[in-house]
Amino acid sequence: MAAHSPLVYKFGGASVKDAAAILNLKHIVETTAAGRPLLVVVSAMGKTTNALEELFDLAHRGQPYDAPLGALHDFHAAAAEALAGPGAAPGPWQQTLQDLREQLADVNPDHYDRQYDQLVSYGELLASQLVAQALGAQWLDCRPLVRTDRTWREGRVDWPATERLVRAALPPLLAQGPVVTQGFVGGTAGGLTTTLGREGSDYSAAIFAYCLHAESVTIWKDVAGLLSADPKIFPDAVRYPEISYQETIEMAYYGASVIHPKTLKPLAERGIPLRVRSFVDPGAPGTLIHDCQHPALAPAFIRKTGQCLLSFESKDFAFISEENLEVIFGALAQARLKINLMQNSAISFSVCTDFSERRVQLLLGLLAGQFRVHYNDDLTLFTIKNYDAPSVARLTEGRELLLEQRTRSTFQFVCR
Ligand SMILES: Nc1ncnc2c1ncn2[C@@H]1O[C@H](COP(=O)(O)OP(=O)(O)O)[C@@H](O)[C@H]1O
Ligand SMILES: N[C@@H](CC(=O)OP(=O)(O)O)C(=O)O
Repeated sequence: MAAHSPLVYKFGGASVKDAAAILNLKHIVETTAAGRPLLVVVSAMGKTTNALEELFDLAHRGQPYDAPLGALHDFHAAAAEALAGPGAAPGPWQQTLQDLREQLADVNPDHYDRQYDQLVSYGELLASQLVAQALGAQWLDCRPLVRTDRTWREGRVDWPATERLVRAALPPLLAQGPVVTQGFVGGTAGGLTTTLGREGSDYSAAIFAYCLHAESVTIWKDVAGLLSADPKIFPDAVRYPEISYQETIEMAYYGASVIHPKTLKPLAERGIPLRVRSFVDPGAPGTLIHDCQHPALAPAFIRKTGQCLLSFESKDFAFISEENLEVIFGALAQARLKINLMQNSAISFSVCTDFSERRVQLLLGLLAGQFRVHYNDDLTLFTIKNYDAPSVARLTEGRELLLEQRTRSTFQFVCR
């Protein structure tokens, strides 16, 4: 690895949730990356993306939104004032908020997803401006660099274009000092903003790291590292000191929300290590994710809520055939419903997906002519990786299992 390969640090919503958190970020940068070329990728402050989703939804429905917009302004103003002191010169975030105000006023009833991206991306713009100012670092608008197609709300990255653009723009800036940019956000060739999917800032960090051949990526979290489960649900979760890309990809895919599932592939492709470290205890070792062999890990528990179990039966009681499956998969793709688990019997096919009322209704419309479709929502999908008898007993006890599946290493079930 070349001595001048940059480090990429990603700070999520919790690590930039207010002025004190941003000062803690500054301390981490100054004590752990001094003198190193450093790209800082930040998410929106705290729950700002949720607030922007609600704001956009109100504007799209033609409802008043002055109060939540005022709250968003006051929240960022309070952080800016605490960082810069009262009476400080206006920061660039104020113009950004004015731009948001104008764009909200222009929202029209068409093209929900496209307009969503133009508006909901403001959280990262605002946060990155405050963080750049606090660090005295360069601010970079990532939208002209992270090139995606026009798949709104889940932009697909154009890797060759992004690599070319990032490699042309970033190294001269990094040579001058730290650079702060946005996670979660990209842009089309035509200059429109896209987003990469909720919680997609980890993925942004990986995109930049891939393009820059970074030395490593560190994602700073409110937990000690990658644990065997979400400690908020399983307080006895243990930290994995070291884990392979493959194990981590599977955990993220099954729903371990600590890492966005798309993050690992670009890093694994270029052999770039990913560290998960605690912004509460920056000196602690955290977790190192890289290309390694390790002994069997403690069973990992993963819970994915908001699930929907759909079952399809052909109306003429015909067996579920390849032709039927082709139609069902085509409709699922068209409705943009992702399959988390699937199973078939002779005349019925079941899939577990993330629930979205709008998408499920679209699916029903597409398939109602050919299939009898039933669904249950408000379900939970549990996965145990590296399961054993005690871990299965612990999780299944007292639960009504609607669907269950196991491979040699993974046990999954859907329940109410
Ligand atoms: N296996 C796991 N290991 C560690 N944390 C986990 C795991 N699964 C879920 N989490 C949750 O992920 C949270 C951190 O991720 P997230 O909230 O997305 O961070 P941020 O938005 O600040 O980047 C933790 O607070 C924890 O509750
Ligand atoms: N702010 C975006 C993107 C993101 O990744 O956030 P976080 O790093 O806080 O999960 C979201 O909430 O979806």
